[in-house]
Amino acid sequence: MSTAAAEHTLGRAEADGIAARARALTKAYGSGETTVLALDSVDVDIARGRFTAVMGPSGSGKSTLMHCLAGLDTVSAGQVWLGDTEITGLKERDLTRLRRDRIGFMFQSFNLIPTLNAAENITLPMDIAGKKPDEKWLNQVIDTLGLRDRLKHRPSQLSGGQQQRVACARALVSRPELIFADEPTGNLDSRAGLEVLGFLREAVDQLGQTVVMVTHDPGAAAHSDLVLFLADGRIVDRMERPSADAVLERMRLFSGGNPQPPGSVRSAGPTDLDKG
Ligand SMILES: Nc1ncnc2c1ncn2[C@@H]1O[C@H](COP(=O)(O)OP(=O)(O)OP(=O)(O)O)[C@@H](O)[C@H]1O
Repeated sequence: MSTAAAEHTLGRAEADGIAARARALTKAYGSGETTVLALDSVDVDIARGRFTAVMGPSGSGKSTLMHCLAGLDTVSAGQVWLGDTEITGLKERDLTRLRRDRIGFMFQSFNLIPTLNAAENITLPMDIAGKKPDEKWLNQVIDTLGLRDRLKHRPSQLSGGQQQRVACARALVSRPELIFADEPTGNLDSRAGLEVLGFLREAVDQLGQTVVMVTHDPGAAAHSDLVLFLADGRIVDRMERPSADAVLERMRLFSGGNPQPPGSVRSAGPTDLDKG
């Protein structure tokens, strides 16, 4: 795309309320006969202020898509924008800053610092960036997530659900343009998982955040506004206002396997995303 054309697209992206956009996004691992095409010319728009779930069979490219959209991984071809910034081609140092300042991350394994209490974990990314959190927003996030009476606790003194709520608050605290959540309920029992999904929903509905969540669980995907289905590195379908049963039914078409039944929020497998 020419620079002028790219700018035109970007102007529209902003006007359309697109938080992230990929065009002809292709990612290949390896070379020669062992090449794996993890993403095969994917076009996707992530709408601002919405909760998008990404589903698909194991190996379909979900984590790779998230890595490439979040600037955690380089692309083989194609373009990715975060808001009006084209991130493909940015230098690692600029990518690091962009991730720190504009993206929030939640992982299956929480990734909290064990020696810091909840309050310190929540503000850590901003402390590292040398920025002061907006106190009003911080308080709103803490209250929305019900963490007020847990702020002095270390992660080991918190339940799994509470730890993930701290991770959610940490992702929200800088009011990022986009939150990526990779199997955020994967290590939680169903009650705690439902709670975290409810908070992500509230982050979108009440705090105006944008969330993209990778999940294997149709019950978790049912909390989103839109499900994107990946198969063999391509987006093969999408579903607005999903129900768990409808997602499960759709997954059966693509996986040929046994996706988790709705309501089971425990992950089927490990994730390789824990490198943010
Ligand atoms: N670092 C890597 N080196 C080589 N191949 C890779 C690498 N990362 C991913 N792949 C391959 O790319 C394809 C897509 O992987 P990806 O992890 O994105 O799938 P996924 O849908 O997230 O899978 P899962 O649900 O099992 O986490 C798979 O075939 C995988 O084996």
